[in-house]
Amino acid sequence: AAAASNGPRVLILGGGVSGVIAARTLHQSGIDNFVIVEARDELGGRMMTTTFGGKTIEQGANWIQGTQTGKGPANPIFTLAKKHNVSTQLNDWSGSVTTFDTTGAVDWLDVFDASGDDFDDMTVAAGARVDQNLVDLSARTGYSLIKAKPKTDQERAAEYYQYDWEYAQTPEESSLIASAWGNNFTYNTDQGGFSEDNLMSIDQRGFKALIQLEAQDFLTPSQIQLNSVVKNITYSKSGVTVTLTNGKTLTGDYALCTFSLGVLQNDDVKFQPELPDFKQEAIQSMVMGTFTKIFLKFPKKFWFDTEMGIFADSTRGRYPVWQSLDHPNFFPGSGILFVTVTGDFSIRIEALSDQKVQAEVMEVVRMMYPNITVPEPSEFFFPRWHTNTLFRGSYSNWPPALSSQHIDNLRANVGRLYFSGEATSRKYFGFLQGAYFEGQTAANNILACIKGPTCANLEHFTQINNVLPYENN
Ligand SMILES: Cc1cc2nc3c(=O)[nH]c(=O)nc-3n(C[C@H](O)[C@H](O)[C@H](O)COP(=O)(O)OP(=O)(O)OC[C@H]3O[C@@H](n4cnc5c(N)ncnc54)[C@H](O)[C@@H]3O)c2cc1C
Repeated sequence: AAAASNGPRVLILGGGVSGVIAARTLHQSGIDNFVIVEARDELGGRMMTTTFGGKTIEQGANWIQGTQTGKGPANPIFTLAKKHNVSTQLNDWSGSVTTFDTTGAVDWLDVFDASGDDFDDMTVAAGARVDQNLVDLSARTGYSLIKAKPKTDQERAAEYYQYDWEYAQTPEESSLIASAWGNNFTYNTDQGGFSEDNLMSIDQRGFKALIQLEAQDFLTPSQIQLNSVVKNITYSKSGVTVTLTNGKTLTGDYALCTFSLGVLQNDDVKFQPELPDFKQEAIQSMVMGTFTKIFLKFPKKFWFDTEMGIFADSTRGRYPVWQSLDHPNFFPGSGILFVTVTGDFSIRIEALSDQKVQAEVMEVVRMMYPNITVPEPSEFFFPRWHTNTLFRGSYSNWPPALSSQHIDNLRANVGRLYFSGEATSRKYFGFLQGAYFEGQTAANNILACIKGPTCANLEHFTQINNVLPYENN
């Protein structure tokens, strides 16, 4: 608390990865007069666990996506996981897969493998567009241009696995160029990516241990305010005042807002004055996707021995991606299986009762195993990210016809109020590493102002114009 009386005060709004790393960055530069304001009763944000079937399972982020290759760039989340001894296992998304359709287990791994090649070709084509400064297209158009045009249920399910299961939205809904960036900067070592590996956290302290333990290393109790929901943010060129739902106010010389894009989009927090047009356009241009893991616990395992299963239904995106936690590498003997849905299908099931969703899921399990008497699960759970007012979705995704200036505008400060989070990351939106790097960058921008002599505003574009007039004659 002694340090709290010295120097300018910074309010860090949100205690997820971005907020904690911003705080650490300030601390490392000798600025300790800050407070992290967090609605929930713990740090970690979308790194969130629950207890299910006797195990700690991950409701949100679960994988370190991209690690490190040799002495190349390291994913900072991988570095933190090693530092805090977070227990992880390699998860083989491409080589340990069992395929199903509505008649049961049917081998269509050839279709699956071809779809992986299509995805790679699509990202290469996207990269070529960047090099030539060509406009963005949808990822669907990108697929069609490389002649990947899924026609069968199996082809559609394979494409879903490659695409929607990562971006939480369809190729129609997504930017071709941004989805290639999202992939390459993380996985493709030729493009500065970390590695192709996906490590799944199986740590029983939760994946969140890596950020909570990191926070413990430098935060003092007076630097954290948990159970504090921000209702109002008043900002100007000289400072920021925040009002909580309990009526308390906090004042800072600077503030960093790390709330999810979904929270900003839904007016859950009021800004005074209203955010400028350029900012509102950027906020409403990016999209918040939803990624929903649905957990089932059975008395004992009756399913595939691979890590992953894919189910091809006539409806694209209907309970398609399955993962066995009752596997020697994860939680052997646990009887836990989970299935993931995304996008509109997630929004749809969030509006249904658990019972109804369980009945739909069990209908699919029984299609996958027509010759087995499958019992009802003894436990059933899924988180509702889209309706959760502290998140309003799982992570961001760029829609087609990406305007690069919108990313700058999403991140730009308004007066003394700064912004960061996974959604403001050009290279790593949607990923933990995006939240990390953006927290670091935002704190460095605030530090540049604090340390002066001049305080530059971040670049923003008042209007984003079309390259040519709409009518040319
Ligand atoms: C289901 C799911 C699966 C994912 N899988 C992966 C994965 O495997 N690998 C990966 O790299 N990434 C994954 N992600 C993405 C990753 O979790 C996020 O990119 C990252 O955690 C975002 O961190 P952040 O700090 O930007 O935001 P957040 O974690 O959302 O932090 C913002 C904080 O603000 C708080 N807050 C919101 N509103 C208010 C308010 N009004 N007042 C006070 N506090 C408020 C929230 O409680 C939250 O703690 C996944 C996300 C989800 C949801």
